[in-house]
Amino acid sequence: MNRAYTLAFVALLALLPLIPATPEFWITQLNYIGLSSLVVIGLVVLTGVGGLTSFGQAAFVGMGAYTTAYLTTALGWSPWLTLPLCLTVVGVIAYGLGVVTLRLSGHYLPLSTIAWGLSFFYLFGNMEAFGKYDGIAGVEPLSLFGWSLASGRGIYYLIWGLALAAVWATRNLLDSRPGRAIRALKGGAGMAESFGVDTASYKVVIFVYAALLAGISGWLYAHMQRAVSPSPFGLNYGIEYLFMAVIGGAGHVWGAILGSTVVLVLKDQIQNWVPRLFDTTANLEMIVFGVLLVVVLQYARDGLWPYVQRLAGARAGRRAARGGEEPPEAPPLPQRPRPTEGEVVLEVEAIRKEFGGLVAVNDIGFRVRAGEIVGLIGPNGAGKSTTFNLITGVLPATCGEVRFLGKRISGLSARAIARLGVGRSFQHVQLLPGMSVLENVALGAHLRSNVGVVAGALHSERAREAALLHEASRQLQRVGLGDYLHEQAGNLALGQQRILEIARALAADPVLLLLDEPAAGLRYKEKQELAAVLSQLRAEGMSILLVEHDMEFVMRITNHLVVMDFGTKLAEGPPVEIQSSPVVLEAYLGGVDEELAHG
Ligand SMILES: Nc1ncnc2c1ncn2[C@@H]1O[C@H](COP(=O)(O)OP(=O)(O)OP(=O)(O)O)[C@@H](O)[C@H]1O
Repeated sequence: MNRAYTLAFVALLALLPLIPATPEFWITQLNYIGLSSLVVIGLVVLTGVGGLTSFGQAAFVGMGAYTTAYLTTALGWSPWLTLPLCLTVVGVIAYGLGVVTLRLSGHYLPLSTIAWGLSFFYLFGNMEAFGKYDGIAGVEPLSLFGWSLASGRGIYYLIWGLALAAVWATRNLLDSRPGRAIRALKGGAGMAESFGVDTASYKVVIFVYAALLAGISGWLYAHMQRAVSPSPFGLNYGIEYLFMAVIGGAGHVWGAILGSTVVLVLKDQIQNWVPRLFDTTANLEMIVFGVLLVVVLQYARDGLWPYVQRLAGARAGRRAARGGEEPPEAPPLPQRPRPTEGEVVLEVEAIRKEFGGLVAVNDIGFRVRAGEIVGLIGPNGAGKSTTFNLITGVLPATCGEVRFLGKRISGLSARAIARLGVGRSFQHVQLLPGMSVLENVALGAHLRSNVGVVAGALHSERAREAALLHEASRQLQRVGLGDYLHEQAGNLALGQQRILEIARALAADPVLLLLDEPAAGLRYKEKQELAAVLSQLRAEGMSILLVEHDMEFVMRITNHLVVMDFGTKLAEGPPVEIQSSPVVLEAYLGGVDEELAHG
């Protein structure tokens, strides 16, 4: 939503309760929408952005509500004192649940959220201290500086102040260093790990973040309702929150408010109209929501928010607007020390990988020195990509050793190897297509900054964020993509996407660059430009190991070649020698290879 619309929306929200003609019912309804929005904003981050489906958010609302209800009624605590305690209780429980359940993949994770969602519902209903199924009544209303928030109009500003603060913080978070990592969780986790992103921790972080927002909603709910009972924290409410997220647009923060509004208004209208039309008081809203969900998933997978954006002519949301400016000048990021020219950077020694009975890499060994481009070539299925994956820690080696700058790296995780200064590109381009070119490259520099979730959410990381974006922009200029900083990465041609991957790897400030088929899909001119970029990097002292099928390209730019076939090393040496090696010509394609011989 652009700035003018945001201001108009906030002004409308602020004015509504001040207008005496505004019906009390509207205020009550808006209060419920605000409370739901808080929960759904968390779900947008968790499910829409992070790809982790939870049916159990209502349980966290319940934890917040019961904690404050119990402490204020049984122990006489001030409601304001209970807020940090509510957040602690919810945060600790969410952390515990997250650490255990987020390891589950596929449908096991949503199933587990249903399981613990139900468990908490029954726990609330069976605890003596919580009044069993009757719940806790007589919860004290909130008051602020002597001003009572007992009425709907009184607590309205607090609810919406917190809901809008959550929108602001969440949008900040998603636009920051940790936010880029979070946006990589769905569909780019393996790639992100190769740039040092601890995806397992970020999953727990967004799980706790979503739970805390639900906990705040529960705290507010208890003091608004002045009573709590288990029913609003059951599984059906967990499902309803998910409805709201999907209908509003699970990937859009403002979609949380839209989804909550649509679902709650619709629910109310259905409850009004069904008895009049059908002479029944049955809860038909779930059926209507089910149908609505099917229609939305069929015709508007991204929910209703993108339609609202289009209607408002505000297609370019804030993220794009923010990216629309040139990244400001910023001091350069620190660089790691470089090895001296000729120093051995990578040593691969008798490395082996077996997939069951198949020996994909058979005791391969070679070296890469600083300021050298080494090509790993061989026919399809020779084991080149597997060798890459062994070096970068994506696959564990069956045996053998890889050393980087003299340090053994075999056995380390992809993340740990990236941290040491190994950057890579992928055989099949792995970008985040919905993110800008600049943001994709900034993800490559993840390890060069230490901005955390709190700084990201509060947007107190401006200087550090500027330095990251400036570095990303510098790397994009370096590889010739300076005109595309703000383009969506998915809109680039395949060749440009490959170059973007190189810029992203460079943003990590690597000592060794591993490029998997960088010239695949590039046009002749683009290949020439790529060769110029790689030669320039070599001149700057970078070590490069590349897998490539384009022999002309390989022969032109490499210093040294390693030829593989059926997992074994067939030959190695300077390109001219390899080009005329009868054993290579014979084995490479089962005879004289024109391309190799004349490349
Ligand atoms: N995860 C895996 N499980 C089982 N076999 C695998 C796996 N990954 C690769 N292989 C097999 O290992 C062999 C080497 O594959 P690899 O992808 O490393 O070859 P490549 O030289 O990179 O081929 P290309 O040039 O076609 O990419 C192939 O026979 C392949 O089928």
